Amino acid sequence: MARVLSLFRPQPFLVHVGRRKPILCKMSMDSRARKVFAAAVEAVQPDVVVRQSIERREDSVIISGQKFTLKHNVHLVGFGKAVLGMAAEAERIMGDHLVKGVISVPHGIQQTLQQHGKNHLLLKENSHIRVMEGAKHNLPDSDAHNAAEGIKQLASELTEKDLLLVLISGGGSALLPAPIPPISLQEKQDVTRKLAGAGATIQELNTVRRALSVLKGGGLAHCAHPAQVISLILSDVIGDPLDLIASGPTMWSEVWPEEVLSVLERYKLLNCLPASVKDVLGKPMPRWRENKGKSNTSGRVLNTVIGSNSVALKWAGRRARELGFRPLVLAPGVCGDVRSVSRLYGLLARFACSREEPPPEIASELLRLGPEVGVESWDLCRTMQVLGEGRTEGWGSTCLLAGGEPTVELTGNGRGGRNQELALRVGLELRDMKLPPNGPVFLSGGTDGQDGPTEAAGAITDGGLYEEAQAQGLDIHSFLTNNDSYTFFTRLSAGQRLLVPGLTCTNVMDVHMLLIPPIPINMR
Ligand SMILES: Nc1ncnc2c1ncn2[C@@H]1O[C@H](COP(=O)(O)OP(=O)(O)OP(=O)(O)O)[C@@H](O)[C@H]1O
Ligand SMILES: O=C(O)[C@H](O)CO
Repeated sequence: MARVLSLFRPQPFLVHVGRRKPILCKMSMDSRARKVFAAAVEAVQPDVVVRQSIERREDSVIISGQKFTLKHNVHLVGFGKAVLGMAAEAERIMGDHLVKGVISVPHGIQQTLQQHGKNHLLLKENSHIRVMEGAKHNLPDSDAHNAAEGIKQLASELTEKDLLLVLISGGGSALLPAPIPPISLQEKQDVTRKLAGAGATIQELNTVRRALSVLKGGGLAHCAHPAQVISLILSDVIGDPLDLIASGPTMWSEVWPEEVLSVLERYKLLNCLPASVKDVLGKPMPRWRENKGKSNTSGRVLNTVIGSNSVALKWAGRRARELGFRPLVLAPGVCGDVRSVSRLYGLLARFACSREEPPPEIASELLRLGPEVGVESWDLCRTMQVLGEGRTEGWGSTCLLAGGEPTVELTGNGRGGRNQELALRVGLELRDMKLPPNGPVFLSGGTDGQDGPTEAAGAITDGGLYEEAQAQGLDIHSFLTNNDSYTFFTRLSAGQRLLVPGLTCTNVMDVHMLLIPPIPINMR
């Protein structure tokens, strides 16, 4: 392992990692973890990301370095869980240049925002934007279908003098259902529900959705041609792929029926496909390109990611530094089964807290685990190198940050979510490593504020979790077997370890945080 690490030494990327002396901070690790998480969420608030991405200059705007002239020609459409707040800010910036808009947002969101006092994320009373709520339980329904029709209609009426601002965030696919005829909404819903239920990834799911939709895979940009299209995208997919976030309605993508059929075959759905779906997939080209006589639209489309997990991690790191930690970002794309992911953090904690040089088996196991959890060897080696230097040079506390979206294989029928289950499992890993008291603290939280079907975003754990649970008569393993992490954390110490930020109005996947205290002298 020493040889592997030596390949990465010295590297310029280490310069930005502060080598400051430990700052004395009286606040508990738990409170600081919560503050760092709050900073991550704050950085990707819908109004904040829109404000940062549009620079208004008299009668023009600068977006992604390009200038667009405003002539009372701005139209706005949007779909996704964070879109209401994005639209409210976009309308404030565009002023009376914004003439018309339609957005498709989750059922009940306006009332929820009002109840939470988040009025700044609501449209003004005399807004030119029509808000359409739908997609109950994140499934495309007739309300979302009507909204998609309204959006399509608006886009189709535009001319080359118009500018269409498209606001996109996670959940956008379900909020923009426009099945290609003769596929019915019900048929499309069945296919996507079966795929999701069978464990298809978001990449697989959206590959299929794109092939069955008029507006996805670039269809919306095509409808809006020849207008100038500008898409502002809040990413909830690992790697920020423009063609997959909300199924890429303004990102032209080729549909390969073979690819779509192979996804359907993988999940054993080929034999139960409705005739309409087979019919559509039997045609060689994307349907929205046929019979329209429209030329290539790509020159008139600007797609720009304005918020992502990386942005959230960056700002979390800044806050961590203010709170006395040395921030260190592992990666923004951690995925895979929560068991493997919990092992990852357990090993990293052990590596960081080992006496003297950590045993080489830890590094080897970490490198073996990398591909399973979506972390490159390069990122693991860099992280181990920095953690190693922290140990030998006595840098004080470290805040290791990562993001992504692990998965849970559901075997029980309890209440929980992937963040709470991950935190629980990491708590067990930390215990097994027999780390010193006041050792590492782990936090996992969904940036949308809701972890699975629960009121919590996640939880905070440490190596003392097991004893704490035992003392209160709670058997961690049976809660885990039943995927009942929320019930566990609710009962444990009156819910003190739960992370409950409430509705955050944004979503850039999850944030993971391992707070590593300075290693006591007697351990070295
Ligand atoms: N009891 C449970 N224990 C652990 N995980 C669960 C449980 N119930 C559901 N989940 C997991 O929660 C996930 C769905 O939760 P959530 O609604 O937070 O999803 P999401 O991916 O964040 O949605 P989106 O990003 O579209 O808002 C699924 O991955 C599912 O496996
Ligand atoms: O809407 C969707 O397709 C998912 O949230 C991924 O962006």
